[in-house]
Amino acid sequence: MIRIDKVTRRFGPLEAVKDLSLDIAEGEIFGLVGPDGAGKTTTLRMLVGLMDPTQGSLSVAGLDVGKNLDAVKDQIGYMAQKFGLYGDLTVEENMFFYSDLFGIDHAERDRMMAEFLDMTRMTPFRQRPAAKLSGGMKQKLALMCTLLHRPRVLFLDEPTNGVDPLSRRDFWEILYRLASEGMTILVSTAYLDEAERCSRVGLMHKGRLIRCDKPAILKQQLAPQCFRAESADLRAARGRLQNTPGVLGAEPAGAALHVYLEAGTAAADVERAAGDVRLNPLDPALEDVFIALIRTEERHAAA
Ligand SMILES: Nc1ncnc2c1ncn2[C@@H]1O[C@H](COP(=O)(O)OP(=O)(O)OP(=O)(O)O)[C@@H](O)[C@H]1O
Repeated sequence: MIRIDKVTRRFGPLEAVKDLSLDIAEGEIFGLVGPDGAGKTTTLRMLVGLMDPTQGSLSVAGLDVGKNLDAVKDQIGYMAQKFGLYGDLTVEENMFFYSDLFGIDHAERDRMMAEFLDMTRMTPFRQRPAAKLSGGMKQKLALMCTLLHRPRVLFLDEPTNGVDPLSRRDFWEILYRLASEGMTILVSTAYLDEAERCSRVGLMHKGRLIRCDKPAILKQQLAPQCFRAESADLRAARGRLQNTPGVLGAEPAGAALHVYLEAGTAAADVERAAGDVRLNPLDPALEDVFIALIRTEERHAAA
């Protein structure tokens, strides 16, 4: 449903997206993650036709975005980071506005509005001005407006940024439901707990896709490099570990210290070199995986 073929996007000398290729199947929830400036928004903007690639091609629902933009627009919904809601209009007035924009007839509009308001549990708030909604409700309203023309493919740019954890969970329940009905969803997120919920995750760093797989596989691949440190003095051990060859990073994780080793580095060698520290194998979260992968990239770039 989504195909990105060797796409590069430059802004002057900056390569915001570098030689990116990606295929996403119908019904997938694909998560694009990466630090600020990694190129996620630029990728989404090219997919929805707001920006042309410098090189390469993109297609959505089998249609080339560069050649068939109008037809592509009929198939997609795009929820940008700053989606345009009208604060002084109520929930339903915002929905009226967007359905008029899409040219949806009123009977169909009313049917869909009832369905979406029910799905998002927003029916009690339909008369509330958008400006008076909580962050999570605003995002649900933006999603409903995006869904009004029944897109087959949904592009969401950090849709839950700044939203509280319960509302984020609520929002994701809606995404699951949409995907189970066959919608294809590409979502960028800074929250790695959300990335865990995706069918596949792509990690972007400085414009490049450095890994792309199912969360469980990424964790399995990186597990041999991830450890939890034990020491009489964790803080001092962290300082020593950071200067030990083969260590990519030693990062606090709550009260614990997580240590990431270069591929092929033996934990016993690091324990010996750092002194007064024991490295226990860690069942990594995606966050551990991504720290390890990004530190590896940074090492390669510095070398
Ligand atoms: N219109 C533009 N003109 C110049 N540089 C741009 C433009 N848009 C993006 N960039 C640059 O391209 C790089 C990638 O930006 P992009 O917004 O795609 O990253 P991102 O991963 O979405 O990060 P964020 O979460 O902060 O939006 C950044 O260095 C950014 O400054």
